[in-house]
Amino acid sequence: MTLITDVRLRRVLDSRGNPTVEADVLTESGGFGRAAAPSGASTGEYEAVERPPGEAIAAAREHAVPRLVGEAYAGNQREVDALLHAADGTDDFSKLGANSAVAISMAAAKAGADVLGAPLFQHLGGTFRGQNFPIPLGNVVGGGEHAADATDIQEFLAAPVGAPSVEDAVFANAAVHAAIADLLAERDHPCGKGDEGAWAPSIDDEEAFEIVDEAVSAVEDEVGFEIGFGLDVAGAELYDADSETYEYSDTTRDTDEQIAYIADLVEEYDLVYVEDPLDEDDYEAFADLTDRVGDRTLICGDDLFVTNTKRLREGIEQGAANSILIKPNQIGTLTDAFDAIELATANGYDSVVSHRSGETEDATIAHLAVATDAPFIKTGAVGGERTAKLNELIRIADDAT
Ligand SMILES: O=C(O)[C@@H](CO)OP(=O)(O)O
Ligand SMILES: [Mg+2]
Repeated sequence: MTLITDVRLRRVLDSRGNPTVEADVLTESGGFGRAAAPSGASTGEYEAVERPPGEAIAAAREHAVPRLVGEAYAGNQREVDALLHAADGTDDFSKLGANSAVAISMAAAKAGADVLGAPLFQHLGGTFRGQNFPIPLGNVVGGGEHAADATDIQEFLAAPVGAPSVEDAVFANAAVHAAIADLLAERDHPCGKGDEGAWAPSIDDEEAFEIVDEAVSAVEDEVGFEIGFGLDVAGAELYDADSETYEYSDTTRDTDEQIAYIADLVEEYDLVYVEDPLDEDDYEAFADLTDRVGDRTLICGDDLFVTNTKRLREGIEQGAANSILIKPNQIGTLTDAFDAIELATANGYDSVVSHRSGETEDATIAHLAVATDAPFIKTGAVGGERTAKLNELIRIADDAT
């Protein structure tokens, strides 16, 4: 029933206005799945390779589509993804492009679910999934690679850890985003938004901490449940390998100072989450920081692990971080993303399923998070390509997908 009869690929727009790859997978019994690849700006050095969409589409048409059509079953995700790897033949998808691979992988999963008549999360995770929902981490203020002339720290993330439901959590993050607009206006910092919809004021990190802290407390009082906040430092973007220092607009920190700075921030603001506080090559510094504050907060590896089980294994051995960011396009297939989550869970690492700064309306990651019982999802707070995932979570909770 799920035998793949056609794979169609095209260029569509992403949220930055850049082209990206969209795939349709059709099956023998009329099953249909469509998915599109997201795209990063602060990409990790060890990510699978994204090729220019036109080239990635041509490569996939030549090498992958013939292996799938009439040969593979959309309902068998491991088989589809193994064929994508075989068609590529490299260890980083540099021949097909991870953008073509991930679009086909996710579209096949949707086609498989369509034939079964099951919601995607259930096809991927089984019938016992759909009871637990991830806590959404919502980007409310940011800069780094996502906005010019804004904060050094890439993302300040609202984290409604005490929300009674995913719907309450999603609305709480939007309320924090709105409260921050008011505080910025009061302080005379009118500003636009960065790539992920977060406010991108021209202020220093210290002032951003004050504002986010105030907004989170105000909304917490309003809604009556606990809201914390966290960061994506995107440390690799601040790190200068020649001088071995972290370069901020107003100061420079060596690795020990960076560790101490982050540990102080965790203490001062009771941060519930800190992603990529250090450079992507520095497992040792990650282990040191995790040792200091890992009992109180999540230290998450994004550029450090790039959703790659080999790099995660190294981190587990060294005690580097205690959670992993999961981005299917960093590794190229849903199977690889699943394997990373399973390895993380088996070793007590929390998974945070994540969007990219360049996104589409595709909501696969909402289903992936529910299917794997991931405790967190990071997918923005506002903006159509972000709310596509947040609203899908609300629909899943309402049994309406
Ligand atoms: O660093 C990150 O975590 C992501 C998403 O927020 O950004 P990008 O997609 O630009 O890598
Ligand atoms: Mg990151």
